[in-house]
This record gives sequence, C-alpha cells and structure tokens, in this order.
Amino acid sequence: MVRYRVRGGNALRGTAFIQGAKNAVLPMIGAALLAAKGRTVLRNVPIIEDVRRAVELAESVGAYVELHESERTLVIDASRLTSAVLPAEIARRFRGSVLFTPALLHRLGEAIIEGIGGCNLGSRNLDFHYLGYKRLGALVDEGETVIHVKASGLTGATLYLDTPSHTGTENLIMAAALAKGTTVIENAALEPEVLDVIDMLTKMGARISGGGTGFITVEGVEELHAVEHTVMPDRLDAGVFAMAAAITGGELSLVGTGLDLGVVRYKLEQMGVEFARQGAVLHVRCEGPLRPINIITDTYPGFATDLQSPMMTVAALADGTSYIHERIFDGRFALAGELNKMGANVEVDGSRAIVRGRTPLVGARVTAHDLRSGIALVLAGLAAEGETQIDSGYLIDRGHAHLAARMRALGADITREISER
Ligand SMILES: CC(=O)N[C@H]1[C@@H](OP(=O)(O)OP(=O)(O)OC[C@H]2O[C@@H](n3ccc(=O)[nH]c3=O)[C@H](O)[C@@H]2O)O[C@H](CO)[C@@H](O)[C@@H]1O
Ligand SMILES: C=C(OP(=O)(O)O)C(=O)O
Repeated sequence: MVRYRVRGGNALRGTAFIQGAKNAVLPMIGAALLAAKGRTVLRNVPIIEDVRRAVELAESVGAYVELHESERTLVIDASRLTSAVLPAEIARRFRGSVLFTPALLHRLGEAIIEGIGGCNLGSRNLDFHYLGYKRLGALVDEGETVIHVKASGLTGATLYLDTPSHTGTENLIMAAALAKGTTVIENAALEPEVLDVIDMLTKMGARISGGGTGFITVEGVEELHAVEHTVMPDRLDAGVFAMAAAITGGELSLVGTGLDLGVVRYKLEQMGVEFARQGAVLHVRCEGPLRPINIITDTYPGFATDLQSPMMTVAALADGTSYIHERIFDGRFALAGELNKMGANVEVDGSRAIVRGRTPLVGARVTAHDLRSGIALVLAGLAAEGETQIDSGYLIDRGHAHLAARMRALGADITREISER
C-alpha cells in the first residue's frame, strides 16, 4: 500500500516541471496498436501507474513495448497482435483500457473486454461507445461481466453522442479511421487531449477534420503507419502545481511546452492568484488571502471536473463561502468527508457543495478515494498544521508522476512510502 505523508507550512518556490498528459498518452497507446507495421515512438510520456498498466495491457495483447523511464519515451511495436482479450486483472485497474478496443476490432476482428477500471466517480457508462460501434457495423454482446465486440470490417456512419464523452470521442474516431467510407461524429468532445490524439492519428495517415468544433468527419483509410509523437503537457498536473503555489503563499515557474490552463487560471485569478506568461514559462504566485469562488464543472472549455477536487481544497482555504456544482459525474464529492476530518467545513447536497472557509486545517489520517481527491488531500496537507497521512496513494500515482520528488524539489515536506497496511 502506498502512503503519502505531508507536513504542512512550507511555501512552494522554484520551477515545477509539468508532466505529459495522462489523458492524451493513454489513447495514444491505443492508437499505436492500429499500426500494423513499424514502431511508434511516444515522447514526453508521464511515468505514472496508468502508463505502466497500459504497457502491461499492450503486452498482454501481443505488442512489444519498451518504456524508457528516464527518457520518458515509449516504443511500441504492434506488428504482431496475438490476443483480443483485455484481461480483467489489468483492464480493471485503469480507465484507459477502454481505448484498446478499436485497435483489437480492426486488427483481430474482435475485442473481449473483461473489465474497465478508472476512478470511482459514480456512474461511468459506456453506452455511447457501444452504440457507435454498432452503427459502424459491429456486434456488441454486453454480458454480465464480459463485453464482446465483433466486426469483420467497419463501415462509416453518422454517429451522435448524447454528451461529448472524452474517451467515447477518441474511440469512435479510432474506429472510424480504418472503416470503409465516411463517418461523422456529432457532439464530439473538444478537450485539448482529444485534439492531440487527432494530431497523432493524422500523422499516422488518418483523414480527420473538424477537431475542436464538435462535428468531426473521418474519411476511412486502408492503413495507418507508426509515427513519432510528443505528448502534450498535462493541464491537470499544471493546475495542481498552480494551486500548490496559491495555498502555500508560494511562487512557481511552471515549465511545459505551450501550457494553457484556460478557465482554471481565470478562476484562480478571481481568488487572488497572480499569473504571468514569461515566454514559454507560466509564472504563478499568491501573496494575499484567497477570495471565495463559484465553480460549475463542464466539458471543455468549461471548468474541468478533474480539477474540482483540488479546487475544493483551495476553496476551504479561502476567506468566505464558495459554491461548487459538479455536472459531469454523479459521485465526485468523496473528498468532502476527508477534508472535514482535517477541519474543513464542506457540506454536500446532491451535485452541489458549499465550502465555508477559511477554517484552519490540521494534519490527519485521510484516504484518497480516487486520483483527484488524493491529490486534493496532498494540497490540504501542504497547508495544514502538522502531519497528514494519505492512504491509498496508488490512486495518486495513477496520474501524477514522481509527485513527492517534484514537490520536495520545490520545498515541500512530503514523502511517499510503501507499507503493509
Ligand atoms: C482516461 C480519460 O480520458 N479520462 C477522462 C475522461 O473520462 P471518460 O472518457 O470516461 O469520461 P466521459 O467524458 O466519457 O464521461 C463523462 C460523463 O458522460 C457519461 N457517459 C460517458 C460515456 C457514455 O458512453 N455514456 C455516458 O453516459 C459518464 O457517465 C459521465 O457522467 O473524461 C472525464 C471527463 O472529462 C475525465 O474526468 C477523465 O479524466
Ligand atoms: C477521472 C480520472 O481518470 P480516469 O478516467 O482515468 O479514471 C481523472 O484523471 O481524474
């Protein structure tokens, strides 16, 4: 069991190196399996547990994968895929496993999905994915525990997503890329990670237009080839470091090519955090007290649900009452109870939370219920008096690379330990 220990009180200062994006690299690993010849190279790969699971999953279906950790580079040779099974013991450990389905369908004519994991955030349906595959000509057999998707060649069609699902959009683009004819995906996701995946697929030879508009057109091609691609920076990792500077009264230079925090930056600015773009570096600092904030999560370009939990910690440290409305997931407030153990005053009512700040936070033994509640508790620990122990730290490691080392380099008192219980 992984546990983080944080002793609060230190202002974070220095240069924070932002990792590559988890939610871009996982679909890219799935995309690499579409290339039947050659070797794909992915650069700026975040060394996170989800990437390790994705490597294991790719190997389990027959790909040859090298993860060069110190070079943050993945080399994937998918010329020989041997198994259409996504085995439960790996696939259930991360959400990105769902992104292997299109490659297995195209390369082996079927995908046998024994499980899909990911953060426990309430209902996380996959109906848009399966309806899309069916419209493209696949047979989908949804058993109690195993889902079997079969197709001897897919054919383009018009697809519609009820809401712009992130992985749903990526999966249907990948399924359409090697289908016969034209596919149109209406109400497609606009997230920058989706656009980065489209960039990679385009380099591979896919013909995709309309990325970022909500209406994506894919002209199917005969084959896709292996390419080199650099993963975009992780805006969630960047948001967390900006918040760490804000709540500790620190000052950080965030380094990560082309970093854009979007609405999160504007919300933090409303709270009193100062940002300055200095060429390729985004500088963030906070001197005065934090003001309260209202947040409504939404699909891009709205406020990212994945930063809602860390923002709850920031709100608990602001002077006044903040309001949070979670609109993407129906079970994303597990953090509230843990923050309250540390002295926060968070009241949850359905999809809304009221955070009454500022209450002094004190170190406590708390539990990460999912990746982002975990990192939110690390933030709380940085601002709390005394020591905070965060159990189930594996969930944090799913999405943040070398967290303790990166924060220690900025002056934080944080350690990661492995314990029996
Ligand atoms: C690996 C990855 O990229 N994970 C991200 C991805 O997850 P993921 O792609 O799983 O999230 P979706 O955008 O698909 O889901 C958003 C909402 O749509 C609903 N829905 C989705 C698909 C579907 O077929 N039917 C359906 O009802 C879900 O239940 C959920 O309430 O986007 C989420 C929302 O930005 C982020 O929190 C995750 O970090
Ligand atoms: C919900 C998240 O991830 P996943 O979809 O991989 O569970 C997340 O990154 O916060």
